[in-house]
Amino acid sequence: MTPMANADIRGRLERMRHDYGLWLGRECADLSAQAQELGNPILNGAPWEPVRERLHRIAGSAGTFGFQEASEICRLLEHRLERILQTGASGDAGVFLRELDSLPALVKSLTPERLSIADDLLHSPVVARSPEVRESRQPLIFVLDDDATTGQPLCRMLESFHYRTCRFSTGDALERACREQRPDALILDLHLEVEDGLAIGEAVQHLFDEPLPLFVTSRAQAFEDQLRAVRAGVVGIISHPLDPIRLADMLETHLRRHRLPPARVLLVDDDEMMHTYHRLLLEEVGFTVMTLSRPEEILEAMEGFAPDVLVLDVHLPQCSGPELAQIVRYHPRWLQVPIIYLSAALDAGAQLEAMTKAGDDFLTKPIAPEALVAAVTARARRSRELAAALSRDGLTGLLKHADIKARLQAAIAQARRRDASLCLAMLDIDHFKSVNDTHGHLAGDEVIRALANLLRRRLRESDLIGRYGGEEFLLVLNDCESAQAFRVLDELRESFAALTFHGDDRDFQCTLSAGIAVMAPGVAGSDALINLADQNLYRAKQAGRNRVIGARGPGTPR
Ligand SMILES: Nc1nc2c(ncn2[C@@H]2O[C@H](COP(=O)(O)OP(=O)(O)OP(=O)(O)O)[C@@H](O)[C@H]2O)c(=O)[nH]1
Repeated sequence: MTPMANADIRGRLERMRHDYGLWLGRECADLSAQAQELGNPILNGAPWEPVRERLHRIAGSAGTFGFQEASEICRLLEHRLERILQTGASGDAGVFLRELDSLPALVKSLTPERLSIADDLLHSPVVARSPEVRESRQPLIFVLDDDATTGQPLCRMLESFHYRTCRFSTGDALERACREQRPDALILDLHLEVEDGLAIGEAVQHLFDEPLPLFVTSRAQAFEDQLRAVRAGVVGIISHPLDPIRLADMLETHLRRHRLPPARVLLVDDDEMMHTYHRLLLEEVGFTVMTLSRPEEILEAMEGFAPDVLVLDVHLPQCSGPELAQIVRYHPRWLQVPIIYLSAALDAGAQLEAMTKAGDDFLTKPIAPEALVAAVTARARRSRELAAALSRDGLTGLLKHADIKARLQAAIAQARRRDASLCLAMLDIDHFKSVNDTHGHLAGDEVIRALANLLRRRLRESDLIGRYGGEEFLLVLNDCESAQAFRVLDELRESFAALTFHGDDRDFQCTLSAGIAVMAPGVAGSDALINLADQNLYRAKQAGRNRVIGARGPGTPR
């Protein structure tokens, strides 16, 4: 978000607080007049329920805007009224009416407390803002490992995942290099021969204003080592023997976090003033926020907005927050979206009930802005990490079948909205059964992984790559015309054919075939596009394999 946009949001937040103060004065005067009109006795039933609701609303919202005392007074009045309504204690009714009568004057006399936490937050957002411009270069990873037998394979592995690497054997050499150039991440061996890897990592961190993502490699998983790692600010531990997929996942999670689009938060609250205020707070620190005041629109909103976090008011018209949460949880697609309740209820029982129904967190209004932002940030991060972990295929780290299909659907919808081009390609390794039969299943796995790495390296970050089946891959090429898609696929085909694999007894090579489909007005949806790509792949196989067919018409036979 630009400084201008932040200033704009800050201004709007200030105006909201000011407007809330004006509204509060009017609301209290109105409320008092309504109560005097109803007069004594206070009887349980319809006429007094709106008064209780209005008190409840002020109690829940005033603190958020800096009128803490007004919130507390109204909460007391609300509880007093509830008691009178339940017990019919007419003696208390007179006191209650007198207190309500003096409420407008009392509120007028209160100076709004400044929201000191909110102001701090507004001037130094707690969430690091993403760099606006995505770096297109390959990320640079510094590795500190004095043992070539572990350091070198690690670097090779990283390079196969399109990272650039530099290995150092001593802390001095690493520090010199860091003074010249900031890497994108640092991987340290926890058990260097003579030096303390973690201490070096901490020392190097001091060279940079913004901390580097710090990883360590370790042969053992001792608790003490992990505790030291946590205290040194390490973001991930990579254990030997190295698992390339886990390594790539870990790096991608941390290095790409800044490049991900902002996390999406859906706020459901019938109080427009409250949800606007919370929306502005969250937008100010970089979230994309959608607000909803009608619970019955929740599923439609989830579908269209696909939130990373759902924030629900507990008291909603028509149904309660926990009921709404349970409706959301009926749908497997939204099972992993964290749900945070926001409520003015101080009742521990209601909170427990809400949490046992469905929900992950309960925040009580008025909530300090930094607490709201921290809770939403933590939940959004976990939600994304979980979604990424669940959607990745174990062998290749690519998107799984269902996920690439879902992402294709979204990509098609977006391309249509933007009037952009899109191509789909289906790839299949030729005679793969005989690769397994001749060289063994492990060698076969290596081939699949190599193709996955090649695709990751060669395609743009905006493209999507999925493992569609065993040795079948689906590529979604965004903003790509048919001729360009053909060129890219044919280059991939050539690069793959040039790779040499090592079997038990001898080296071998593989080829692939591909079918392309172009999004066009006649091709209705994702299934039709997949079928078209599949038909073209079949034609490529029929025509002798090791070729690309589609888009441009029949491919160039080889
Ligand atoms: N090593 C390994 N093999 C797999 C994996 N998934 C699927 N396969 C194998 O891939 C082979 C696919 O064979 P087929 O579908 O008959 O096709 P093909 O031999 O590739 O022949 P064409 O596609 O006609 O060129 C089967 O033998 C599967 O067992 C995997 O994860 N690892």
